[in-house]
Amino acid sequence: MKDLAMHPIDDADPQTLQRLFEQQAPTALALRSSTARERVAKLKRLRDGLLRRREAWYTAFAADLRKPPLEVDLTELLPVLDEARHAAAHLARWMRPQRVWPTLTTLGTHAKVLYQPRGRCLIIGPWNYPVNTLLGPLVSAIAAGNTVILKPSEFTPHVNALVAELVAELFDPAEVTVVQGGAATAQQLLVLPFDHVFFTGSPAVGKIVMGAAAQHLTSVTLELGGKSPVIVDETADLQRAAELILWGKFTNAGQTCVAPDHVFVQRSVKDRFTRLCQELIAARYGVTDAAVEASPDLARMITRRHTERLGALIDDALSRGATLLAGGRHDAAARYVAPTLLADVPADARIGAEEIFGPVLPIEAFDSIDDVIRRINTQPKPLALYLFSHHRPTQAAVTTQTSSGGICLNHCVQQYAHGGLPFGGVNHSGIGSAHGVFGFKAFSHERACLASGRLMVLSLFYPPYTPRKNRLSAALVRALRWV
Ligand SMILES: NC(=O)c1ccc[n+]([C@@H]2O[C@H](COP(=O)([O-])OP(=O)(O)OC[C@H]3O[C@@H](n4cnc5c(N)ncnc54)[C@H](O)[C@@H]3O)[C@@H](O)[C@H]2O)c1
Repeated sequence: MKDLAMHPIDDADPQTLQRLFEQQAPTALALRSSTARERVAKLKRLRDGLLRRREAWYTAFAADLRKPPLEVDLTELLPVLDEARHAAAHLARWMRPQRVWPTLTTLGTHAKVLYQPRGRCLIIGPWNYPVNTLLGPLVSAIAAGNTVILKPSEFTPHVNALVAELVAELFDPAEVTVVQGGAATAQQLLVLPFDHVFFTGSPAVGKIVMGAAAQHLTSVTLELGGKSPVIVDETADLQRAAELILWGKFTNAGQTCVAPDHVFVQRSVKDRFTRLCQELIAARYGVTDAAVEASPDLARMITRRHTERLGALIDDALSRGATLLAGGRHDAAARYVAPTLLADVPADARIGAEEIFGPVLPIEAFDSIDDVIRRINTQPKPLALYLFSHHRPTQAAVTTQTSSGGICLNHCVQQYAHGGLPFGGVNHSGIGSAHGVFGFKAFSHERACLASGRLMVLSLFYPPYTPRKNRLSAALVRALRWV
């Protein structure tokens, strides 16, 4: 395979982008009247195209992230296939106009909510799950009847080449097309008056995207990141907690938006929990440093620069007095960071302030759950919060007194996979939701449609405003106070 990483893709020129955008206008109009059957047929073609390339995905992911094939299946292909299956099964119902009952002041009218395509949409993706985060939203956009320009991250050239080939095979560019390039291309695209922008990436770039979209008052869905905390108390099943947390942390080498960022563990069980984590790393990846590095089951960091950033975070924490419980090795040239456990990380270490986004897990002991809740509430609202506890009052306190995009009780990361749940952040971790009907709605305009009925209550209040009409309106106001 040609080393695409050595041949970075040039940013697309503004005239080409403008042409692609304009080319999609007539299709966007035509798609307004597309049927559920037509959209489902497209989703099935997308599913088949994805599956036909199964081996090619493995090769491309090996080149970009050295990602194990099982992780490609589990975290890239399955989520998109499931999203497509779910949408295909429910689309006819989602598209149906929703009748709504009249309220007191609208008695006599007939009302419904229409789900109309937003129109021309832009989907910008990150590098960490380049199929899942691009084609997952594409499923929702197609289900809702839109045209789409997809802009993948510049850091996954091998996967992007396959995505572009797949899209070119299945769609006319006037309906769906892929534009490759980096930040400059994304910014050129954002100059165009899209009807909706769906962005997945960092909070810093999310702000740029939202600022650009504001110029056209374009609606946005922002799927961002953050430091998702984990709490483990002494009532938890520690073995299960350690198994799930480490799976969430080390899959894709920790480069996962909903990965557990750091752990608060109750002091009484801290030693047992850390011992279980150490044993699990040895059992899953190898006992010696060399065995772990040789493990085929650990993905690599995306670039040398990202590896250096993470290595610097580990070294900074250790130089300030953190304790190394496992791993710690990093090699920028090999884009390798060992699965690492840290304890006693001082408050001023940089790792406490940035989204870690790599296979490094700081573990901190706590004495009072109220303190942990207070700590979490001083930070920006995270994308996910994980609580391992069988103590009902603790579950209730953490659920009601904190905020995050999603929360898992005695589980980890799988909230992402549930098509019946909204997936998204809150404030700093994102705006809007993806997946299932929530993704369909993100790419739809909920249009209010009201029709008059035979009874016309409003006609009782036309001018001139006689004393009788004033009495009637006063009676209505009084009635609304009590109903
Ligand atoms: N919430 C989610 O579903 C989700 C999923 C995956 C990743 N993430 C988050 O994404 C981040 C990692 O991905 P990343 O490093 O690719 O994110 P990023 O924000 O750097 O890049 C995302 C996309 O934005 C483009 N971009 C970069 N700089 C830009 C700029 N100045 N102007 C316009 N566009 C620009 C990139 O080319 C890329 O396509 C993490 O914060 C992670 O938590 C979130």
